[in-house]
Amino acid sequence: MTQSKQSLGGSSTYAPCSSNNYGTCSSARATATATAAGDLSPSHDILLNNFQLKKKSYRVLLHGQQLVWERMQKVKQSKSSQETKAPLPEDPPSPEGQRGYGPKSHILHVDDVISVRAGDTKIASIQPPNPQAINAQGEADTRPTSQYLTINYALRLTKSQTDCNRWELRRLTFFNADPYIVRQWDQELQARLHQPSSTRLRVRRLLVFINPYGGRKAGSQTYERHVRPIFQLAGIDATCITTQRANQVRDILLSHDLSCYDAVCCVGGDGTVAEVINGLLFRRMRELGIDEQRPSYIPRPEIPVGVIPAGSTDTIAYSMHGTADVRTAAIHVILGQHRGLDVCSVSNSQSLLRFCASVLSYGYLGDVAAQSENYRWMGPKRYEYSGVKAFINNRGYDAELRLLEEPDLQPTPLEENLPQSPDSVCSLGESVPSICYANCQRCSFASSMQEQQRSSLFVHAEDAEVENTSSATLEEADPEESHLTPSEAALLRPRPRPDKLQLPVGSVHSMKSLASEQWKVIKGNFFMICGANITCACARSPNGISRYSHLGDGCLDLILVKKTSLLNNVRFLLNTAGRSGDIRNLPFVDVYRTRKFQFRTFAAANGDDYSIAGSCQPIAQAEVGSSSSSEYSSWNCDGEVVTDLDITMRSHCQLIEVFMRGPHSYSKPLKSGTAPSTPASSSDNVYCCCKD
Ligand SMILES: Nc1ncnc2c1ncn2[C@@H]1O[C@H](COP(=O)(O)OP(=O)(O)OP(=O)(O)O)[C@@H](O)[C@H]1O
Repeated sequence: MTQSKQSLGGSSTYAPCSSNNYGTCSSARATATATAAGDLSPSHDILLNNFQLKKKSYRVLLHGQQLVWERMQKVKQSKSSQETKAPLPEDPPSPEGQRGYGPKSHILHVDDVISVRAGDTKIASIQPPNPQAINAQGEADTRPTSQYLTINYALRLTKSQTDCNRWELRRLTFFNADPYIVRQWDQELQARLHQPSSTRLRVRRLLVFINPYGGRKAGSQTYERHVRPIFQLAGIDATCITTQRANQVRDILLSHDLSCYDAVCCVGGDGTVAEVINGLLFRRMRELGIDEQRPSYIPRPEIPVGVIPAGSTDTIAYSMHGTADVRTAAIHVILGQHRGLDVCSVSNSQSLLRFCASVLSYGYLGDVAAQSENYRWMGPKRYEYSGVKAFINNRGYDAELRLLEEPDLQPTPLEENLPQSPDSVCSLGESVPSICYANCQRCSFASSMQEQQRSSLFVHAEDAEVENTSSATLEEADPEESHLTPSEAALLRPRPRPDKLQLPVGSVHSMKSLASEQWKVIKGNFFMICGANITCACARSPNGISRYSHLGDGCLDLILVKKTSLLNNVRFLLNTAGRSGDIRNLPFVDVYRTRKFQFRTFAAANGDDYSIAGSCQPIAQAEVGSSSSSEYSSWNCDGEVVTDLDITMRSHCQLIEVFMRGPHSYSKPLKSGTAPSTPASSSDNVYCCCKD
């Protein structure tokens, strides 16, 4: 492939370059000669051209997954006194190991690009692409007459300390007089945009469920106003279903053909997300012929899920994105980066009841869920009203809990010395528990452990041992491998013992005392018992009830709040509400990290043959108002009421793929004039202020 075009008084170069250093590429551009591209893959090619952006000349570089543009300076030539344009001076030396760009360079990672479109006019290039016009490779038909190239991208707003997780849309429109160059750039960008990746899926066909009933009953308006335009911008072909009743999402997912969709998305609160997750998981079990009542294992659905908040609390969306901002959630769906989210199974002694994505609570929050449905007409305020009522009436609930405490994962000394970015502060096994952020080490480690298990399926098949947890409701059993994919079959395997564990290549982690697993039995009188799968953060409780829960480490945090005094209950609630509080510091709160716990009332634990007709039902059908003053509470499972009293909750590591990057921690933006280094990942800050 050879390209040599003159444009805008500058030169055009299409150069293959294996170097990671921008300086090397600068010398390539200085020669300004056309270079024949060999058989290198597109990701190793470099495109370098001059473009106009807002009538100013820019030198624009496409290198790997990065788009860099820098303003051309006017240089006066002393002899002829003629003005010519030249690129900015050479880059300042960058710290060792980091790729540096010029101080005035703007960098955009292709992961953050939403769409690219060429057009004969600026307006034409700005118009959203028609999904039908996009061919199988996702490339829009580019006529060689187009001189404008518009790049729509997303930018995380990093300036605010309290809100550094919001993303916004931005647009760049480049102009070049030569349509062949524009077409070349369009094709290259499209190719990189749609390059297959194991952690990113650019969705084309999406099934969207809208709950018009949750929160302020504004799900449909939220979608039309904020979400649809963003999906259109990305050229997504969205099929929308507005729900007519509770549990409809689940029923549709169980019965309909989903093969024509790349992903499922829901616009609603936690209850709607839970319906989607339950629908997909039960659907997968049916597909594989697994007994839904007593499944031998829980298979992974193949389709990823997008979560757009339009409920009352939206703790799942908030915990995933660090914000309940609707546009941010929609942007995460179209950018397509996904991570595995833990899901917990909730079962009684007879069968699996349902799956829980956020929190399973008994006591105070169980009472709130049971009572609040009576006051749905109040909107989100119903939680405040029932919260006060349940708080005053809470006399404590007797219970016995059994759990397997999860040992910490310890970093080796080598690992401890590694420099860490602000977003990877969650290291493994620290004395202060880690917080789950984007690029979380603990979740990546759990993911690599799973990969390890999958590969060990074939290497050490004969070593498989059945985990002997005698009282577990869901026992892991040998897979019926005949009808399973290798990855599904691998999930059936028990966790390898430490002496057999081969850590993934490149991993320096080690594990501590996995062998010393012992059941811990705790009896007491509790104000509240919570099994938290995620932090359960929301706008009112930005740290969440379980600040240190991770999105995908395969563990849940069991929070036991003992019944003491009313004042202590107030302290607990205040602690969960603020940004600085930490419930672990409260003497009447115990937090255990575990993969599974069992709950029984005292009566059941003492072997009395009582039975309370347990059921799992939506709030609307629950018997409300009776539990707060009784001996027993009910369970609040993702906002739904579960009335069973013999409960086992078990975490399943990264069972569902969800479009998210994880929340970010606030890091100060670089001072102006400081050269930005190449973002390590696209979710790092991108210092760009060019808004077309
Ligand atoms: N059209 C409908 N009519 C009545 N109920 C519905 C309808 N569509 C969905 N539902 C049910 O509404 C319940 C509440 O929805 P959702 O959880 O999304 O909102 P929310 O309770 O206000 O938010 P959050 O759970 O975040 O506090 C869900 O259990 C869902 O099954």
